[in-house]
Amino acid sequence: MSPTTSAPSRTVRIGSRKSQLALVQTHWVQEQLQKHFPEHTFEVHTMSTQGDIILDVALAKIGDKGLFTKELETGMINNETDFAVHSLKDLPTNLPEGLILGCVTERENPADALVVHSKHKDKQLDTLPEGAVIGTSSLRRLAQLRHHFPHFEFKDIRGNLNTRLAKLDEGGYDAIILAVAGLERLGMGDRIHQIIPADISLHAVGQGALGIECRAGDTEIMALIKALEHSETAQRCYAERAFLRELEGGCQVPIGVNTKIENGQLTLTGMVSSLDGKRFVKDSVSGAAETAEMIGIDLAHRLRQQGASEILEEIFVQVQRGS
Ligand SMILES: NCc1[nH]cc(CCC(=O)O)c1CC(=O)O
Repeated sequence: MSPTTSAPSRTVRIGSRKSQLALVQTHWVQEQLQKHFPEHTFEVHTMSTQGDIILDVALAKIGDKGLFTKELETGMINNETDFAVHSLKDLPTNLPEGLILGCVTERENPADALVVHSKHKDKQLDTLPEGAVIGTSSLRRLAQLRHHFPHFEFKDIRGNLNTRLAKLDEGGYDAIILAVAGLERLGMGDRIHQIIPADISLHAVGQGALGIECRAGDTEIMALIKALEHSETAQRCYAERAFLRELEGGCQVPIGVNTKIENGQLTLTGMVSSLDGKRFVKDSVSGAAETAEMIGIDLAHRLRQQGASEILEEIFVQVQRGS
């Protein structure tokens, strides 16, 4: 084999969480980069994050400022690893000094999925019985489903995908809500019973895409990871992340989005909801895809004018109280 570039070969260290989903995602990145740059060696270094360790507390109460990312970031800052692979939706919109989002990969279906207990195989969201127990740990999913289906009961569920599916199968829930992308990546797409349409539930910011984070000054690493960037996904996710950042929705709040790009025009739809799903603001903004971040900021301002600030303020107080 002849080298494809004159760059000296090096060992590139990739930081990853240890969960099955994280490893599938990281190994995909490793494999793609190894193909693009056969002269280098890409190795995976796994770490546990706070989010992997604290499993008995509702996510909304811990707050999610870097819950699944902080230890990986420390690894890069201490030069123990060169970049980290995240589910983009777990990556806070404000990164620690010295680190940047260097690459956004092509997105899978960003929607949420309904996964039902086997006794409800013939049911859909709108035919599940009154009082059906729906498992989710996401305030976004909770608020939007409550808004449309106030007759369900909602119960927190934590743990990795396998743990959550086991809790469902054991009968603790009638149905649970999970990301389509996670199930597909783990080869469990057959558990998807219904893809929840955007008019019922908007997805999380960055859902379905991977974000690769690296040191801001490391131009060599930045050049490598850019090979995996998918520009359309990146523009959509930059709009979504700017929207979330502008709303200061960094801690877990019911904020959902949807994006599309058609003929170079990016349309961002976003919503902010109260926890009970009763107060709800939703709007859309379109513009040139190159102005993705401005579109996100513009939509955040519009929703604030429509009452989002009061809703977010109220949730902040409720979550602190633990209600
Ligand atoms: N913190 C949970 C998490 N982070 C990323 C995914 C799914 C994959 C993705 O959205 O990229 C999930 C599981 C879920 O929401 O069901």
